[in-house]
Amino acid sequence: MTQPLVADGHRPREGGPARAEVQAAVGVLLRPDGAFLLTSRPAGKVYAGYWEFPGGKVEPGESVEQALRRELYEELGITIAAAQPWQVECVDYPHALVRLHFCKVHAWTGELQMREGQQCSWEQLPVQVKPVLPGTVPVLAWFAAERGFAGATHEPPPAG
Ligand SMILES: Nc1nc2c([nH]c(=O)n2[C@H]2C[C@H](O)[C@@H](COP(=O)(O)OP(=O)(O)OP(=O)(O)O)O2)c(=O)[nH]1
Repeated sequence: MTQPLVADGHRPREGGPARAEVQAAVGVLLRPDGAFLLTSRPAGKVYAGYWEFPGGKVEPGESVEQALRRELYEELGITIAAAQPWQVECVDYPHALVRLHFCKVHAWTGELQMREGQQCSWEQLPVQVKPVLPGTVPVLAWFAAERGFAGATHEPPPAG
């Protein structure tokens, strides 16, 4: 199994009790011109103000697709059509060990509404908004590989 991505220089404890994994369903909304939707994390959440793909935790008894459908309706007021499973990534944060299930979404109904006071931006590579959440950075690399994009995908956070 591949090792989790370790966020922010956090040192995972070795030999300690295994941490339970939090499952998250994440939507990569795509427009026909290839632009993808990023949203900022609302105040009050960990990494508030960081940019990510919309989504959230899978609740007990939900499938990834059900969780994604619920989260995108709650956060953005849209009803998605099909969710296409794309990539799975595990990220070890100081606050949690998170398994992210990224799904591509090409069609939805409803106007985008920022129901949690977040901001949104349709982006292309390189991404203009910052800072980008550590667990979101690999997605930009997958886009770069798919699209033959060379160069920095986003602005790295300042050192220190
Ligand atoms: N939505 C989303 N979460 C991400 C991404 N990358 C990444 O590492 N994460 C992490 C951050 C969180 O630890 C976890 C998702 O949880 P969340 O805090 O957004 O979940 P939620 O909306 O259910 O929040 P909550 O209020 O119930 O805590 O996944 C991403 O691109 N999108």
